Amino acid sequence: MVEKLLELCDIACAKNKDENIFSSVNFDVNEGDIIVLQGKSGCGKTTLMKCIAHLNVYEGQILFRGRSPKSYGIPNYRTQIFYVPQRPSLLPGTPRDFLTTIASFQSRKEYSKAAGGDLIYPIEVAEAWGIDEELWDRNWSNLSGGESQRIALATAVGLNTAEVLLLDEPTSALDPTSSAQVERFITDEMRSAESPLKAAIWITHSEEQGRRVGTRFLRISASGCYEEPRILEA
Ligand SMILES: Nc1ncnc2c1ncn2[C@@H]1O[C@H](COP(=O)(O)OP(=O)(O)OP(=O)(O)O)[C@@H](O)[C@H]1O
Repeated sequence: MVEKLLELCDIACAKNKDENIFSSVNFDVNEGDIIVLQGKSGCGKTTLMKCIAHLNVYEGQILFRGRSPKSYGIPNYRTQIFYVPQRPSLLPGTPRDFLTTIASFQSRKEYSKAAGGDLIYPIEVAEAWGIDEELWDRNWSNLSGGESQRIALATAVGLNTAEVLLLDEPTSALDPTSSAQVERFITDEMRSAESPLKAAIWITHSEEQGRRVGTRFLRISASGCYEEPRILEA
């Protein structure tokens, strides 16, 4: 039986005290789903991702495996429902600081494993995507958009804790070859029995990419979210 990972029940997010960005958002994320989230610019795709990652205030209920994010402890929840921001270059410090901080949010057992060597894997993943190790010690603000996107993605997949990736235009700064490498890596990880990764929600403005990676297509607007049979023009 296909496992239900996330349930979004009646999610609403306010823009200000009089206006919602969206309301009545209801959908489930199941094992094997790569959900392409569509909608016109400014309709709230990033905001919805941040609600799911518990980075934004929202109304309604989000459950992960039938339990609230708070019941996991929010930092631990965020290592399992991992948000990869559109512009990692806005993060403070260096990628290595980011990696160490996120690893410290894992459970004690997993963290000691990570401290014993698993922090190397994200660096190896990034290396396969053309990122030299010395870039991990540069400030995010001194990396190119494409370098910081690849490093944030390598952290998300390389720590081996995420069950659901929330990918906010993850390849928008990459050339077609690097984008294809990233797409292939993520779809392969989802198929691998060794990887914890089971599903992704993926924002892309590229219809071609949506068609290549998507298994389901959701369109969001102010009044809610509905499933499309296929990707549609923005
Ligand atoms: N912190 C904030 N405070 C107030 N309004 C915000 C905030 N963040 C985003 N908004 C507004 O919420 C709306 C949704 O923004 P969001 O970034 O989620 O849209 P989007 O669909 O991801 O857009 P795009 O496709 O252009 O990236 C926009 O009108 C935006 O201006």
